[in-house]
Amino acid sequence: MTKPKVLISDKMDPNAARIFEERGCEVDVITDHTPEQLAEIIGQYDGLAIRSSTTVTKEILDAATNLKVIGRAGIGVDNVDIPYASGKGVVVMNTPFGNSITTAEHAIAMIMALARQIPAANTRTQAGEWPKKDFMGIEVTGKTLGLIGAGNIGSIVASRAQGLKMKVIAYDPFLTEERAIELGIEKVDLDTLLGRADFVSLHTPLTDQTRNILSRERLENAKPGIRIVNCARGGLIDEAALKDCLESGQVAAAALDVFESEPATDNPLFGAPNFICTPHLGASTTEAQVNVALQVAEQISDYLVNGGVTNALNMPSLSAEEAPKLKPYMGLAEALGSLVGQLAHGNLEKVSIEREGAAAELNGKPITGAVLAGFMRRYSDTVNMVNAPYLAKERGLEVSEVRQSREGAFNTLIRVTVQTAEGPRSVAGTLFGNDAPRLVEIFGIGIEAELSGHMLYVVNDDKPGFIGRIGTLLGSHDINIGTFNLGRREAGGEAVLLLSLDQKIPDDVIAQATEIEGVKLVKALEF
Ligand SMILES: NC(=O)C1=CN([C@@H]2O[C@H](COP(=O)(O)OP(=O)(O)OC[C@H]3O[C@@H](n4cnc5c(N)ncnc54)[C@H](O)[C@@H]3O)[C@@H](O)[C@H]2O)C=CC1
Ligand SMILES: O=C(O)C(=O)COP(=O)(O)O
Repeated sequence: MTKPKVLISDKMDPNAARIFEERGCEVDVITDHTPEQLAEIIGQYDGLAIRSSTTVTKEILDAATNLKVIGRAGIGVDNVDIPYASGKGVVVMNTPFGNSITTAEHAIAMIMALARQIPAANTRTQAGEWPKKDFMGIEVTGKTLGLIGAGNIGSIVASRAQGLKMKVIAYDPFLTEERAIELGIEKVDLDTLLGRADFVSLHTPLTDQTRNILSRERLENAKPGIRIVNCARGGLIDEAALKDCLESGQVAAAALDVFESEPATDNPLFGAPNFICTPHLGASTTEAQVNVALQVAEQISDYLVNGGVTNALNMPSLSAEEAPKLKPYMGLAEALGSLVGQLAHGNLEKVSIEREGAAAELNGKPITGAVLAGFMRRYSDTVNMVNAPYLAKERGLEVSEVRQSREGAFNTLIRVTVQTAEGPRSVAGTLFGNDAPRLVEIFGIGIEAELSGHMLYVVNDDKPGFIGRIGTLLGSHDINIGTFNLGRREAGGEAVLLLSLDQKIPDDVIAQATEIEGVKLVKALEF
């Protein structure tokens, strides 16, 4: 088997390359590239490991014809066009905890640097000025710290700030009262926060809702003399307004680690009074970089080698332990979804996925994803488990999941039902010997068949002589039959025939099969 190929396109701890190699991937490290150069080479890679310097745009994704996974060695993924990657079936992962302590510590360092004006004092002291009388700091003890965003990093900042005897308040619409109590912080709205805080520290992702959250109006109406720290993302603050507010003294001081445009080599804030900055160093400690490099390499190689999914932003998780157990189920689920998608006609608006017996105890999300991947193939042949739920949503397909712990005739079963104009239609399958997927029911008729390769589906009246006639027809066209599976509603009633063939059946042979007496439907299927 050829090894999956991974590109590390940003500077990363060497442990990442080592882990990729140990886990069976080929790896290239190319950190110095333009977007055009990246677009030129990305087509050869199955995986891409990035930090914040690589921007994964639509153009890059269009050129990434083999790409299956993007792993962000860090937290923020605003440099990846996730909706477009999802549409292309590319999993996007991050490492949500590896650098959070480090980044929180940077925010605390910024608070202290602002309180005591350390950078300016350092520069002038080393210039030989001894400017003791020019620097009068403030204590942080007893001051109020307002956190905008109290997730992983915000809550670590809260605990460190409490250690410094600061009072912590937070604005975070998703923070529950219980969690706020647990963190010992007061939950407030944004205007209250800006009216009460002595220091504000931002810890939200950059989204449409948070962009420009510290707008000109909010900065101008905040508590006079407020101090602002941003170790989250550029774009959260109106930089031009911050400059004006620093000049007027409305904002006493500001410390930014991140900028609207990076690398920030020429920013309007440079030189503003009481302004300090670092070049996006929030995550830059040895510890954090080892953490995120190891994690991202483990996650990407797990996905490429075993199908395990961890910390994906556009796909349900599937642990490396679960992946082998779920693998045959995913094969079964995808085949059932594909079967029902190929057979049911008309406008299908609802699909229901039932798991019975042992299947009911499994992680259902990947199974649903696999059913949808099979089913959505009726609309697009570039569909996979990542993009199927998005395509289904786009088409307004209603998806429901049902679990039935009790065993029926089979100790494990997946049933997929679609609502058609003629009523519900379902197919069901099980695993033989825990790993061999088998179809066991098709539209109410019991059958036993493997779903693979080229197949022919025939609905006919259960009459003697029919099987001979269809066999003769296929033989006369030199089409070899691999397996032959029969099922019927009752003796003499409606019967189904499912054949696996060694080659694709030509349309004219299908037309001739349709002419055979008693035949109601003939359809070629592909798995
Ligand atoms: N400077 C640096 O090097 C680093 C920067 N970061 C940035 O820090 C951000 C936060 O990281 P984590 O705390 O790990 O993320 P997180 O997801 O744990 O926390 C983010 C918090 O923001 C809150 N939030 C979302 N929308 C909001 C809104 N409209 N208003 C207020 N709060 C809102 C969420 O409810 C959540 O609690 C990342 O998204 C990343 O952009 C992360 C690591 C390093
Ligand atoms: O993890 C994050 O969100 C960061 O911003 C860290 O960025 P970096 O990996 O240092 O380019």
